Amino acid sequence: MELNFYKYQGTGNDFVMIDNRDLSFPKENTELVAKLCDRRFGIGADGLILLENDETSDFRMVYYNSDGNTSSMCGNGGRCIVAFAKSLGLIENSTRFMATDGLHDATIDADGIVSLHMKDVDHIKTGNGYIFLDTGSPHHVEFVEDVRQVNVAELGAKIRYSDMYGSAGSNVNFVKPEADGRFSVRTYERGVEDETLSCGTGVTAVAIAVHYLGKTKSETVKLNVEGGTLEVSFEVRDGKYSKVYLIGPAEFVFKGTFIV
Ligand SMILES: N[C@@H](CCC[C@H](N)C(=O)O)C(=O)O
Repeated sequence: MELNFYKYQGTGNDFVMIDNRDLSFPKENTELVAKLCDRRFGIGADGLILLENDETSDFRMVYYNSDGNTSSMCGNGGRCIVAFAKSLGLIENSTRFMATDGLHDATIDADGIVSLHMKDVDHIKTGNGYIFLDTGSPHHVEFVEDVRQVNVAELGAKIRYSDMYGSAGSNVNFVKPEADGRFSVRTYERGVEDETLSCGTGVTAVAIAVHYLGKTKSETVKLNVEGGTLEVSFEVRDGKYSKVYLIGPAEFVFKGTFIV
């Protein structure tokens, strides 16, 4: 079987994108998804995303982590599928699509910057030296002296697999406030089981967390990630975060055919 694919990346978080409107992709084949994401035996990516028809919106997004399993919402992948849908001629510069956590509105500008509406957040848990919230995916956030000094793969895995988060686990974000008002973030991603160059739901969680903890009064937060810069904006009313937007680039890298 020949499988046509498109490779996209959003601040270094990269994805195999497949137009599955004909539903020909073997969606239950976990081994195939993991192989396609394998950086030596396959195409290589942090995740795989299917674009499918949806009865109530422009399209449906189905997300798999690189371990081959479907997972929760992917913010960077959500931005990339908007660029992908535009390249297919499905949409022009705005869209509403369905994802695992519900409907998302998004726009894409002339420079390819995608602004993605994320879910509201009204439940934030603070613990001893960390904060936990779900922005479409679960995120543990903790502050460090220097993100460069953190062994993200080792410490991230330790927290992700700890009793704190049970069998479901969590993504893990390490944050340092910068002098210019930005925040530097490194993320260990569940289902990739390693550090990724950025995580969209992760920086969204960090932006809300730093506001919730009073480390910024701004409702727009810029974040430095390993793969570039992302911006998160929101409104806060009575402790509820709404009108949450994840803003940043989403770029086509290459396309190809994979022989299954
Ligand atoms: N990279 C994604 C997050 C994808 C899901 C996450 N790995 C999980 O399983 O929770 C993003 O950009 O949000």
